[in-house]
Amino acid sequence: MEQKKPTATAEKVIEIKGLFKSFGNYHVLKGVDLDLYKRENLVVLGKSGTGKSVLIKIVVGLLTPDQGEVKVLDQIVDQITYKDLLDLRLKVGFSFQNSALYDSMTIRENLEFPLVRNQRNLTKGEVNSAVEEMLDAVGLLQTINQMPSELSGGQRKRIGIARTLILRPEIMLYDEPTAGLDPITCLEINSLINEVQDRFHTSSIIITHDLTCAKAVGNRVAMLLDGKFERQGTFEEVFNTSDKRVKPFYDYNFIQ
Ligand SMILES: Nc1ncnc2c1ncn2[C@@H]1O[C@H](COP(=O)(O)OP(=O)(O)OP(=O)(O)O)[C@@H](O)[C@H]1O
Repeated sequence: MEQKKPTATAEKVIEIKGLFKSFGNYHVLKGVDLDLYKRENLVVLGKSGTGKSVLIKIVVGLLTPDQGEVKVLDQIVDQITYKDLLDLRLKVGFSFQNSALYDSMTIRENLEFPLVRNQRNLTKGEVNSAVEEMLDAVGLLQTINQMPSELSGGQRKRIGIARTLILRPEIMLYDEPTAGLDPITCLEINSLINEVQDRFHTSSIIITHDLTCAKAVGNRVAMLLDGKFERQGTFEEVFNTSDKRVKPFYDYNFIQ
């Protein structure tokens, strides 16, 4: 598979410097430095429990750092007012691992929900066209009147992404987008992540354990090892190593 070419600009949309976070005596993040550039897809890898979710929660202000600075779209996350934090979160779309669709709502209602809640001045016609445009973008317009339970796991994942995108976030955070999907559906989700980048000009962090996904979507890869991003670069640069903490990731995905 071809490795992705860089698309990023020099502008940083997320800047993380010297970030530390512990829970009691358990030191999870121990000096994290990481930047996300505008229009790039950055893949974050790391063993279970290394702190990837903690990092994302700090980025969206759900957890506060013990030390260090996290700047998102030029705002220092733990120094802004709660109102500014809520506004900032609208610009950062978070696609959850389990899609978190509302089971009792149709697909149309699922997509309408964030729009109506956050942009109360839209007319019914504007809401309808936004929903239809976004469903079309993820290739699932035909499911508009169906219930989530009638869709496959891959389709639900797409709807989850559409529902996040409908607020037109500048930054997308994907949490294990291909987890639990068959290989063909994984490839479809990888393509969708790339289409989203091209069509909506988003900058994204993709957390994954799936190296096929990492290679297909990542302009850059960062690997969390012992509380720091010790390896960052292209896919090849990160994995061209005999580091015993890194090699098993590659071997498990590609040699097994
Ligand atoms: N609110 C919390 N209170 C106490 N410990 C926490 C809290 N949140 C996370 N942790 C701990 O921090 C560590 C890192 O958790 P995190 O969920 O970020 O891992 P992860 O890298 O996302 O793992 P996975 O790949 O399995 O999702 C874990 O040991 C977890 O138990």
